[in-house]
Amino acid sequence: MGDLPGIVITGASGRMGQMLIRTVLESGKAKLVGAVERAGSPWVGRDVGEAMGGAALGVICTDDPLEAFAKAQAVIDFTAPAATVEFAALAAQARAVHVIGTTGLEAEHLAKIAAAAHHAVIVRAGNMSLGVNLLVKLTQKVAQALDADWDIEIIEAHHNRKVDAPSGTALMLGEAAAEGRGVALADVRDSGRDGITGARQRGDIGFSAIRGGDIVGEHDVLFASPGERIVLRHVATDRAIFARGALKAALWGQDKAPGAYDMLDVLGL
Ligand SMILES: NC(=O)c1ccc[n+]([C@@H]2O[C@H](COP(=O)([O-])OP(=O)(O)OC[C@H]3O[C@@H](n4cnc5c(N)ncnc54)[C@H](O)[C@@H]3O)[C@@H](O)[C@H]2O)c1
Ligand SMILES: O=C(O)C1=N[C@H](C(=O)O)CCC1
Repeated sequence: MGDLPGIVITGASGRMGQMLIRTVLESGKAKLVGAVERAGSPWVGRDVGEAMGGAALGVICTDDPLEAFAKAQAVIDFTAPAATVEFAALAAQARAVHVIGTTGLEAEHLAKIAAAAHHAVIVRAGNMSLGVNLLVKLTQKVAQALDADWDIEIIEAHHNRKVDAPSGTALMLGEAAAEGRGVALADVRDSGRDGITGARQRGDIGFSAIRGGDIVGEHDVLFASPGERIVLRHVATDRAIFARGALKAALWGQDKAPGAYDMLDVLGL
């Protein structure tokens, strides 16, 4: 147990935080050495095992990330953009691998994360599951094979607590489709249609977001042309798929040189 990489989970009380704690504990491949929550969270100062309704684990949740990261070989972070930027700098300072699952990151956040990746390993993906990362490759290939007579639309559905749209996964799929077409997504992205929008522009990549109930995450990539349609689909029914991918990334990163990586690197896709 002593030789296993030590992992800190940030956003420990969140939907993904709790799933990640369980995944690390059950893995036999890593040990939980810390848990971080925002200042003011009722979890701060509590044993995380007890906070999750079970036996004590001897890991006390803290709101001091630097103190927690100093003990870690990896930080797994599914929180919020401002927190993730702060954690990227602190994890780099501690030379810990930083696995980022947080979505909704804007250009200003991404620039700061890229700066931190000069000093430490950062693995970031809007979706850490094997299935979605395969779908990314398939989307790129199909888009490459078809011309702009085929309209590309990405339709995603998530639970009613999700705060960002389009989802990180939808943006990964959009990037893959744009890459397949040989265009920049920023030049062809069409999100949030409402009102008299005018007809669809040839070559655009459209995004639609559904929010409801407890949907874990569903993504369709639709290729529509006169007379036929292709739909590539991924359906997540259990958040464990994201947590397993994140732990795999944390372990994979242990012997890598500082830099920015994604799940395609981790999975060798
Ligand atoms: N990449 C993936 O595979 C994947 C999968 C699922 C969710 N996500 C993303 O992960 C993020 C979290 O999702 P969730 O459903 O767990 O949300 P959540 O709201 O349940 O959990 C987020 C947690 O982060 C904590 N947090 C916020 N700011 C913090 C700070 N400064 N310090 C410490 N903790 C802080 C919150 O208190 C909360 O407990 C979202 O961006 C979501 O889109 C990514
Ligand atoms: O529940 C979420 O939030 C999810 N976020 C990721 C995204 O934005 O794509 C992955 C799926 C679940």
